[in-house]
Amino acid sequence: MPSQSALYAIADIRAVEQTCLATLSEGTLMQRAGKAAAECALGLLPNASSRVLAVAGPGNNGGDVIEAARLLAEHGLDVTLWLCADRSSLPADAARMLENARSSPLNIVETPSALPDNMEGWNLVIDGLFGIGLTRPLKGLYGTLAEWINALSCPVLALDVPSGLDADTGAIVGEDGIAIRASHTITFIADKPGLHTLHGRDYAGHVHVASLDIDTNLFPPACAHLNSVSAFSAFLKKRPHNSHKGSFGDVIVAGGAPGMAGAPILAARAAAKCGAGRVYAAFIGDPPAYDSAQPELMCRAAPSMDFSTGAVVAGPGMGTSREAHDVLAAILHASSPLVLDADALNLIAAEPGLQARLAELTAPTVMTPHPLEAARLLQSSTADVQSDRLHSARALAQRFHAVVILKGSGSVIARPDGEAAINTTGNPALATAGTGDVLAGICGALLAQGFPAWQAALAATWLHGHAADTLVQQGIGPIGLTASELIPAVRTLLNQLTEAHAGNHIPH
Ligand SMILES: NC(=O)C1=CN([C@@H]2O[C@H](COP(=O)(O)OP(=O)(O)OC[C@H]3O[C@@H](n4cnc5c(N)ncnc54)[C@H](O)[C@@H]3O)[C@@H](O)[C@H]2O)[C@@H](O)CC1
Ligand SMILES: Nc1ncnc2c1ncn2[C@@H]1O[C@H](COP(=O)(O)OP(=O)(O)O)[C@@H](O)[C@H]1O
Ligand SMILES: [K+]
Repeated sequence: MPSQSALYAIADIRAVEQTCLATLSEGTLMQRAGKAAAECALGLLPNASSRVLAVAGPGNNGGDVIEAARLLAEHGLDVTLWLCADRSSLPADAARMLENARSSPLNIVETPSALPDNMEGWNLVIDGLFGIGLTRPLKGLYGTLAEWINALSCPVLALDVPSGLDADTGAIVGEDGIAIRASHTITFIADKPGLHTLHGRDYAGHVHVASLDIDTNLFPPACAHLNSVSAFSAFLKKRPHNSHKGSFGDVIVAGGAPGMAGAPILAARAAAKCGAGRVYAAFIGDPPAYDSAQPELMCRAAPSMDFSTGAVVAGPGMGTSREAHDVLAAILHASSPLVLDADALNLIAAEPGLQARLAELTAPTVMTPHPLEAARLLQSSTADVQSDRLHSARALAQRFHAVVILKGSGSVIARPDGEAAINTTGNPALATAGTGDVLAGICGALLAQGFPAWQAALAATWLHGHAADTLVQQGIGPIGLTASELIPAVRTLLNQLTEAHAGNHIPH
């Protein structure tokens, strides 16, 4: 089996499946999928007399659920199978599973014409309507069924993919389409990107991977990975006693047009609390004398700054004035490790000269667009960006020769060679003004401390999301979490991770 964090596109899963089907006896993979699903379902059920509703569609996803339902019924559970398909046109493997189920205690209802009024009484629904073979939106009976299932209060286990969700992109198929909202998904052969980004996290719930005992050698390289601590932990370093503020780098945050001074302050505070040795906040407008909540920050006027002395975070609250443009041009010419956020991205999107300079940079560079900023950079629309977030992040990384964090639920981190990761931490508490500034500040602090761009982006995204998850567990959010509150939580987490993962290596 490929690593747990590997993600595969539908086309690759199909290729693996075809190779296996050619060598295994008929129905073997489906039996394995059904067995894994039944075991997963048992773990979600309260007791041995639980009532389970299984819904089967017209393809092999239906075959998986028929087999799972049979096994659960034979295990003594009260299982009803709604076969929402014409039995005579089921694919061969699924038809075989249905035939096997005939002699089991499974209660089979063929093509239910109406849904029962009573919605209660089920302990679990298993969704086997559609998997990776979905080609169009759920309509008619399938659409009604999805709506009905989504209104139930019991757990819902999706097989392979929640029906209606695109496993490659996390989009709901069709403009006015619907998908089944599962609390759990057991996905077969390997994990899929669409379960973790855009609508994926809302619709797939907890994702389990059942590899179906497929030979690892049959897998091509993964199309992306889930972000994890192991991807960046090599750069977490314990601090030597013999160190000083110069050992951990400077961060210069440039932004803060009149009326927007808070954004660079948030980024600068985050940079300071994530370990940068010295932090400057450089303002397009008049700089405040100092930050009274964090007087360690040095507040300066941006036009007079030397940007070559540290890692630079450009953009928070920067505005798009002529002054902002000139400061950004100076930053791009300083060739420092760089984080480009917010208005720095908007300025770059609007000016080919800045784009050309950015493409020439060789210092580590991270861009942190949200979907609208990404759309401006790609000269497309937010809807286009979101329709395939992996593709959009890769396209940006290639075009601008930078590591890109495409923000949002399931942030996508991509680098110019096409490598990509999807972040699994974070939650809607982060959907509040200023959290993006904090992310940029964390990234800047890690660059200043010697992280390469890729690992800085992975670590910053992971820490930012995990801090929000921890705060929500403590009741500080999701409602009302503020960006400022995120900063000390990220610091605690960074110290804990460093303690747990750093070796005794002494950095120079
Ligand atoms: N072939 C096998 O042996 C295996 C298949 N597996 C399962 O098979 C699934 C893929 O099977 P299929 O390729 O049959 O695909 P699906 O079962 O996802 O569905 C495809 C069928 O649904 C129809 N269809 C697609 N969208 C529709 C819509 N919106 N409304 C109505 N009909 C629609 C298609 O015309 C086709 O008949 C995987 O997701 C997985 O669950 C796994 O069991 C692994 C082994
Ligand atoms: N629903 C969500 N789930 C997970 N992360 C989210 C969610 N909404 C926002 N975020 C994260 O919060 C941050 C918001 O950044 P951004 O949109 O730039 O806000 P701002 O510019 O106001 O600081 C990003 O890191 C984004 O990924
Ligand atoms: K399904």
